Amino acid sequence: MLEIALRHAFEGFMLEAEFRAPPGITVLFGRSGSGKTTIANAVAGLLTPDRGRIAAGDWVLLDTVQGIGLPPHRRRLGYIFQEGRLFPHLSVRQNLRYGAWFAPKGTPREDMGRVVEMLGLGTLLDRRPGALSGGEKQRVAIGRALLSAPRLILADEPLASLDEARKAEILPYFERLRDEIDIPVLYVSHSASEVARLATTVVALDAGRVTAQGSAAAVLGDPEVTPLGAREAGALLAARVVAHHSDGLTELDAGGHPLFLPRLGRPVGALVRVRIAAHDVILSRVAPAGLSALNILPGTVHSVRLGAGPGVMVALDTAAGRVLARVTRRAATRLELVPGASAHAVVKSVSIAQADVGIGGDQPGEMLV
Ligand SMILES: Nc1ncnc2c1ncn2[C@@H]1O[C@H](COP(=O)(O)OP(=O)(O)OP(=O)(O)O)[C@@H](O)[C@H]1O
Repeated sequence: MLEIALRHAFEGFMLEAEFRAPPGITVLFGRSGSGKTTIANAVAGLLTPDRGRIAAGDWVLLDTVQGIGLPPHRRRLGYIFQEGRLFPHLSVRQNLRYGAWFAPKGTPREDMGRVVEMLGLGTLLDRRPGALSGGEKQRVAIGRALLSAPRLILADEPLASLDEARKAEILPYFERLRDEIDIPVLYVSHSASEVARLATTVVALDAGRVTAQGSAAAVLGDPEVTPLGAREAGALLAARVVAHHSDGLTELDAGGHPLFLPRLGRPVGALVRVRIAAHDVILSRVAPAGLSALNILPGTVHSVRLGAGPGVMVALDTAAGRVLARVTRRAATRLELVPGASAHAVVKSVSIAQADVGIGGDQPGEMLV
């Protein structure tokens, strides 16, 4: 478990953040200027904070009270940057070996063959970075980071420079990194889809402070925590693939309720996590009939959060998990949506983007703050 406590003042900005990163991918999630890069730089050793401690068990990278501050090259971090930063004059194989070269002698490290297989790099080994697509470069960057025998991987907006198609191509590799490799990953992002797909733990940041931390389902399902604003809010449901139907839809079981989505490339029985954007949810007090929308989840209103404008965020607890719905204040009043009221969430199948469906169940977990 990585434990981080930092305090640092820039002119006009104060970072005061404390959080824990358990195994898996911990996403630092917040809008531009919230302090994500400042934290990443402190972990990397590129910034010495006014006060702070960064440690994983007895391995201490920084402790300003004790006067400990390891230089960047001794921190045993694997980096994955936005632009890959591969060596252009080296082949993919040599770039990967370069990572291994930095691994301290005698430390257990990932096997090159396994990393090449996991990241699908077998056919690319003799190419130079100039002959790789953006997504392929990022796969090599992941491999190079893994092969340096890091104790922590730091991924700073690794998908930010890729278009949607390349992002879709690379996300499954980060899912494998999360599920198959036992190295914690600190991942900086301001993309709700990436958080929904990848995060084991979310640390939500706002103006230099941690506003929430906990499992992805717990943080994304909290109507009080909308790091990117209510427009981008969306809850995460855990579901299992039940069937692929001949009309192009995949049927999921979400807490005993069927959910229909455009066809998913996951086998029957697989656990998936599905992000339902709050603005794609309609609420009805009575069980709707005669609607074209296929997904209807009955539940109980947990809370209604008023926004500054005409919108309100309604949190509905269903058997499938917490669903957030963004509706107008007028609708909330007219429907008498108050805590405890029963309501049905209606979601169009086609509104659930493939990019918002990831592998791995994420049971509604606890908030740590
Ligand atoms: N070297 C510096 N000197 C002064 N102020 C700084 C410095 N670095 C960052 N800041 C300020 O600290 C705040 C947090 O910046 P930071 O880069 O950590 O945010 P971020 O969440 O990573 O944003 P983005 O998503 O845009 O990269 C900003 O207000 C920024 O202007």
